[in-house]
Amino acid sequence: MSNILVLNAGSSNVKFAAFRAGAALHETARGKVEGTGAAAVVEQLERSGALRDLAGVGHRLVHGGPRHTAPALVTPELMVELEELKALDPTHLPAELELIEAVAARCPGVPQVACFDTGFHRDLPAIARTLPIPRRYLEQGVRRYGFHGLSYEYLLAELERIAGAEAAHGRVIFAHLGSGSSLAAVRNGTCVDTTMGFTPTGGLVMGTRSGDLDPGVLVHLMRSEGLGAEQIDALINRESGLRGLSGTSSDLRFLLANEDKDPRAAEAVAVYCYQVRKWIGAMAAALGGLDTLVFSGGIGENAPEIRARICAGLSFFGVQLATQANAAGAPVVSARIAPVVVRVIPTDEELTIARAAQRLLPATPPAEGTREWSTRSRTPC
Ligand SMILES: Nc1ncnc2c1ncn2[C@@H]1O[C@H](COP(=O)(O)OP(=O)(O)O)[C@@H](O)[C@H]1O
Ligand SMILES: CC(=O)OP(=O)(O)O
Ligand SMILES: [Mg+2]
Repeated sequence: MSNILVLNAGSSNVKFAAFRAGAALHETARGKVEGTGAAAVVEQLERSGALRDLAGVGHRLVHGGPRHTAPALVTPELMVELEELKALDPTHLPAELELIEAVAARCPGVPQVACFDTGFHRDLPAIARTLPIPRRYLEQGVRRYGFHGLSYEYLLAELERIAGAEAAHGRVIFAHLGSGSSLAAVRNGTCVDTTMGFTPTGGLVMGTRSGDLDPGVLVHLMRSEGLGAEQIDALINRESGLRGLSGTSSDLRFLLANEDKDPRAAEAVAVYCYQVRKWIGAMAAALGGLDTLVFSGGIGENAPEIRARICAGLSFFGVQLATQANAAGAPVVSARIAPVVVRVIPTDEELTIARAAQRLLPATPPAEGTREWSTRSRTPC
């Protein structure tokens, strides 16, 4: 019982990583399973040997609602609560919960740990957390939660390891730019504001998500086209963003390759860069200035052209890239003389989850009759 398996279920794929538990976690495997259901994913993991000798399984859960801010062992009670949150994030949570159930069915008695993307933002100040709607909704938990927290937790720890405690406790903006994109403004190691809101649909324009819209747009479409909740959900989560604007793809690499011949691709990329730049300005205002800007995620780590376009309009508050270092994807991509240090740090949500799972697992051996999820009798993994 020495392995920890981590499952990070996204909207169109499941990323997995396996670690040997011990004083230091040792990664033994990593990969991605594209667009299949939970049962098929577990089947594939079993064939690859990833379910052998498991001490536990850690999961990314995008939404923890108002109650779940720290990693927790999965219990039947927790599953009931999470089922109720499913509607808040139809692009992630249903697939994540199905995976927990599929693992429980295949590996009964193996403890599972839920790690919440919202946890990193638990101390958001009221002024950043509050949405200006009638108070009765705030009391029901309708507020800004913030997401990508497992990535931000890793990046903050990495920033401290690489650049020291002073940098990590300064005024930092983390830019997680991937299929889903968000920014987090962090000061003294605490998140003071973030772009995503009540759901991961909010904030920046993304691959298929709209990001913030004037809410009046939705009312207009409901009235003029008779759209219902499911259609609005599909519109803002799967048909908008880069995909909606370009009419071709949600994949930024594809759009960059086609922007010379396709004006709609060019416009989609331009809107993306403009919005990230604008939101960096907003996050810097929330921080009262800026010491460090960190790029991460598939786009932030791999697209120097996009980093350059985002930063091009930010020299007025001290952000200036070094052209060669940026093109090479160096760890520091800012000019030596620039007041703001700009870094590229590859993120690792899976390692954050494995660390949390390892912290919780030893205290809870998978004994008979405990209340860990699933007591169905099958061959233990
Ligand atoms: N070399 C690259 N140049 C530009 N964009 C890239 C590159 N590599 C990855 N991307 C973009 O990163 C995005 C996916 O980011 P990622 O963090 O892997 O997403 P996910 O949220 O699915 O984990 C896609 O838009 C993809 O086109
Ligand atoms: C929270 C979120 O948007 O996640 P992802 O970027 O993996 O879709
Ligand atoms: Mg992701």
